[in-house]
Amino acid sequence: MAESSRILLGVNIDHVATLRQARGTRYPDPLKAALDAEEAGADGITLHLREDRRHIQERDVRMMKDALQTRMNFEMGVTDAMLKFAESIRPEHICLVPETRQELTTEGGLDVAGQEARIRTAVERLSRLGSEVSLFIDAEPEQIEAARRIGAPAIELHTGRYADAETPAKQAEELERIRRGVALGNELGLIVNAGHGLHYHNTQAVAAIKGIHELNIGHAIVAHALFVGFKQAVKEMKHLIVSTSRH
Ligand SMILES: CC(=O)[C@@H](O)[C@H](O)COP(=O)(O)O
Ligand SMILES: NCC(=O)COP(=O)(O)O
Repeated sequence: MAESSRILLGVNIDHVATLRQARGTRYPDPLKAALDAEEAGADGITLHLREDRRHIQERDVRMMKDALQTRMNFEMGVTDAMLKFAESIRPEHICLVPETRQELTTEGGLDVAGQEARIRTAVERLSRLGSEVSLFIDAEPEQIEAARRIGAPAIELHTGRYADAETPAKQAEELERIRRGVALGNELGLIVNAGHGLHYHNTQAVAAIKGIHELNIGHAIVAHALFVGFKQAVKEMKHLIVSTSRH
């Protein structure tokens, strides 16, 4: 099958910064991780500047923007401060995500259907930067249709419920929900990405779904890198995705 049909890999380097922030040191440097990831085959780098700055800092974003060889996928909450910061960075890709301070990680998708005017305004404002804007949403038809209505070119389906499923039956149910969401997104002409909670044992089933453009994976790659090194961890994930999605 043509190379262009393979799923792309976006490597999220948030949790390299988590380790750094644990002691307030200068190491490990998320920028080094990002450059290593690119050398190992990452198609893009994802990073999430959270309002509480628990991991990625503004300095990381600025340094990364000037140094990346591939492209930046900048994840942000829909706030005026973040919109202004994004305008100062002009990332190639921007993903709008929901954020609550107390959350351990992103728990659900952005509620586009419940706030269409607000999200439409943010998408239009960020698109004027030349950025490709995607919306991090649950694989629910009402959210996917709302994303299309407000003119977002891309969506990223939240795979957390699939990743966290406690039984094989529930995991299969969630995988089918993602499959249906990918099909609907493609039918509506959207670029469909996916991510959250994917690791070396649950990614292949998602990568086998036709119509996914890119998978964004971070936490599991950073964790595996502790034992095999960052480049090797990225190479293994990339191989896993490419070998699955080519069939
Ligand atoms: C939106 C998403 O699923 C992740 O990319 C996001 O970065 C999760 O936030 P943490 O990395 O802080 O868990
Ligand atoms: N948007 C998902 C992402 O960037 C990485 O999520 P995770 O693999 O760190 O859970």
